[in-house]
Amino acid sequence: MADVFLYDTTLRDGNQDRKISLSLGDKLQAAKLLDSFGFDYIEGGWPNPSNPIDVEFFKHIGEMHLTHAKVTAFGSTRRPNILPEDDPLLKALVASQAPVKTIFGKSWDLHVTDVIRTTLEENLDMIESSVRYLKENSESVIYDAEHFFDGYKANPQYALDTLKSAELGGADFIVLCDTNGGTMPWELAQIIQAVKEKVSTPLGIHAHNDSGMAVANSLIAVQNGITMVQGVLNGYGERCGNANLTTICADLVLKLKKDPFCAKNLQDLRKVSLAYDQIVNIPSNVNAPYVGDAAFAHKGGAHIDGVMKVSRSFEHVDPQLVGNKRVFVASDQAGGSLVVEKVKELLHVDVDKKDPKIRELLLLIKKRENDGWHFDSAEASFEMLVYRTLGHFTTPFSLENYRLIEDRTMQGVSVSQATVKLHINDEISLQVAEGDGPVNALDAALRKALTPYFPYMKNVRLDDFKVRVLGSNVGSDAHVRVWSTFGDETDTWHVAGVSSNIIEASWFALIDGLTYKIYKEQKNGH
Ligand SMILES: CC(=O)SCCNC(=O)CCNC(=O)[C@H](O)C(C)(C)COP(=O)(O)OP(=O)(O)OC[C@H]1O[C@@H](n2cnc3c(N)ncnc32)[C@H](O)[C@@H]1OP(=O)(O)O
Ligand SMILES: CC(=O)C(=O)O
Repeated sequence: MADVFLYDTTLRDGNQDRKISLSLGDKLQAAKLLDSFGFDYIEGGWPNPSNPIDVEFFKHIGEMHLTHAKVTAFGSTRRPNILPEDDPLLKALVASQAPVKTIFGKSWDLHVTDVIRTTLEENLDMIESSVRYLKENSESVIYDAEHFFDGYKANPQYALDTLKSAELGGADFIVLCDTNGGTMPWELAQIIQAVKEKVSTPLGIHAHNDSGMAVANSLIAVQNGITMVQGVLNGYGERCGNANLTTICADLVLKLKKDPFCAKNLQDLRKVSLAYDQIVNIPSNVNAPYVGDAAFAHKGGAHIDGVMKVSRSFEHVDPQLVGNKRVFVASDQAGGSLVVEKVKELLHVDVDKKDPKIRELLLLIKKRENDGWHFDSAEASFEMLVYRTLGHFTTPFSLENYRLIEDRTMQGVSVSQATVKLHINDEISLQVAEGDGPVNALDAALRKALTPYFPYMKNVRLDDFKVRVLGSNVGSDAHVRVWSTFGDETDTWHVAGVSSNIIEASWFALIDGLTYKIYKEQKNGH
């Protein structure tokens, strides 16, 4: 039996993030993902006529046969001075037919008098009568005590009275919300203890991250006996975001030794996190705890050395537990250990860190990193450097020269023409090609020269090409880094080139991109 329930509000509170606007299709796809991971509750949205997507969501979600999660519909307590059954928003919640309803109500006297502008007594009745009405029309009701911690600090007795009203109405869970996200963990722990003396309904936590404490507050709440944690996948949400359920999930299992239902799927955590970013089309946070690309990426030479000797010397958990992997970053901060590791990985041979060839390779890597190559995102250029320096591969052609002509007609049409002269297999190949720009023309001439000798070259695509100015000198004499992605029928690879001459930087990248294909084919015996 699970000892803590994870309540996911990615589709409701997460959708209040300014970067996100979920379509119906996005919501349904995400609901499937959240269910497959094993979250206990999925808050689908606030179904009411102003939110047609959410109304539609609840019409469709029943047909999706979720395997574990209970779907909840979100709303607020009734408006002042009407009966719950006459409140259009509560009626819309019932019409959603979601098995669980979650409503928020006011805990902070300031909000009662100045925001919803009613009396303190009427607010207590709004809470109790709304919970009771929904309870009569649902499997269970969760009461979110909005601004509970701020309310408690302002008027503890009244804040507690609001919780008692929810309890009287029959709430199955009372969730204490740090809506403004400003509560510190030590305050939160004290307030929870005070609540537990007065309320016997199971408690939950809903924390926002405005002071960077959302995950810490959620965990402290669990340590203080709370059994439901609300949060959002990858921490999306309004302002600074909601408590990051991805991080919380791993922390609960690996640090607090809790056993939520999804614990058995922890090794899918990274996959789920990336899949949701894919749905919302937002680049994943590389530094995200546990799941980010950099979460187990070691860059400092001394760190790499340590991890290679004893992994836990610089890793707080085994990356595989959350579906992530260890990465050694090739950089100017690397030491001999990294080179040894990379060479072993690439060539499957044992090498000695003190071998002069390895030292030479390390110096070259450091020089290029200092020049701005950034091999961590140009793995094929890194590999080419290793193969060439250690004599494992010799580029089967060499450049005699290249020449570029830029031609712009009176009609405003511009054409670039490239001439490339290569030595290949003791022969000379001189080729001319035109292109939309100088790089396109160079690429075409190079392929024209290489294809008769390496016919598979015609299957190589240039998928992406980016130029970035390096350092603080952004004038026309600045150093630039060209980064490109190449691909063929089976693989994709990334290369870089750096120079103060944009054409030369592009040339380096083109050469690495095409030569990598030759290396790949030779390795496969072609
Ligand atoms: C802490 C949270 O994240 S709560 C969730 C916030 N999310 C959203 O607001 C997104 C969905 N919201 C909506 O679709 C709309 O705001 C609606 C349909 C709910 C309401 O729309 P409108 O009727 O046009 O009101 P509007 O949004 O301008 O103002 C909110 C109203 O809700 C009232 N209200 C706010 N909280 C509560 C509450 N707990 N109980 C009862 N009424 C409340 C306010 O007093 C205000 O009423 P008023 O119009 O009489 O002044
Ligand atoms: C309920 C909710 O989303 C909040 O109080 O932040």
